[in-house]
Amino acid sequence: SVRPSNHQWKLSDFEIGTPLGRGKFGRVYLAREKNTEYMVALKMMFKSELVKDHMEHQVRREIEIQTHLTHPNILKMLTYFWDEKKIYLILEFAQEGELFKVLNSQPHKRFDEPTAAYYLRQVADALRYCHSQSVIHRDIKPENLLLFSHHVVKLADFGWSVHAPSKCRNTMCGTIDYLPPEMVDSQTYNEYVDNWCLGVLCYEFLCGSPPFESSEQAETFRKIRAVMYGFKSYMSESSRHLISKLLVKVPKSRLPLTDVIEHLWIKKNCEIFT
Ligand SMILES: O=C(O)Cn1ncc2ncnc(NCCc3cnc(NC(=O)Nc4cccc(Cl)c4)s3)c21
Repeated sequence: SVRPSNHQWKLSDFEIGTPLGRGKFGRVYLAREKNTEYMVALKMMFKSELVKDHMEHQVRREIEIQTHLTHPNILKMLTYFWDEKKIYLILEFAQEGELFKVLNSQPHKRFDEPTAAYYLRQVADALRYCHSQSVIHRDIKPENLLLFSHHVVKLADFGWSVHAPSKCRNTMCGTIDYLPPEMVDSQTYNEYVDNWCLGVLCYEFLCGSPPFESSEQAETFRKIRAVMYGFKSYMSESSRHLISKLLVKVPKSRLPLTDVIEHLWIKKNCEIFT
């Protein structure tokens, strides 16, 4: 039986299943909607924790952004609701889980060039759509990419996304490896931060670790500011070219997303998937 579209969703509409993952602010469970038996991912977060870290406005913005984005490579937020203690996000369920785990389970913790290119093209397409809606994701990294069957990748967790342009307000939690120079120096930035992150992501897909990774945080920031990194011997010429056009200090000089998707390395490596 189909529910009316104005149905007020509540937790009892779902059967909660196995835990899928745990983040800083809450846990994610597999869940099944009772009427349709549709499988979803249910993320629950304690309001008290969000308020304590002043994140409630971010969740509100994420919900506003995510419920208005529709793209085959963006994880759909199906609905959301809350009760006295918690906020619940009902998300599309990614049956192959976090790309981060798949990357780390590879033999040398890295993808071959065709796989890396196929994933990167999908992320670039999702970002191109976000930017067309004036949304900057700001937190592109393997942990925020979810895998579906047939190597379909979707961008998730818009908890850090903002409407462009924006002032760097929040201290970033999690990895600093993906921060672009303009955010390291906490200047204003625009959607080109995502182009930089795409370069870092491409490097990590191909090498198994990000380009500026260092044991000390200060050293990582120094390398990012200086755009100081090296290529591994096994990286193809065309992959080095693409990365070198994204890891550029001047934001507006970074390769536009349309040119990423048309780049020789992407074209050459994706034709086996099309
Ligand atoms: O990835 C996993 O751990 C496990 N996993 N496995 C399969 C699977 N299928 C779907 N979703 C999963 N995980 C949830 C991904 C998210 C999407 N959107 C989010 N938004 C968010 O967390 N917002 C948010 C939270 C706290 C504060 C603030 Cl400011 C914002 S999390 C899945």
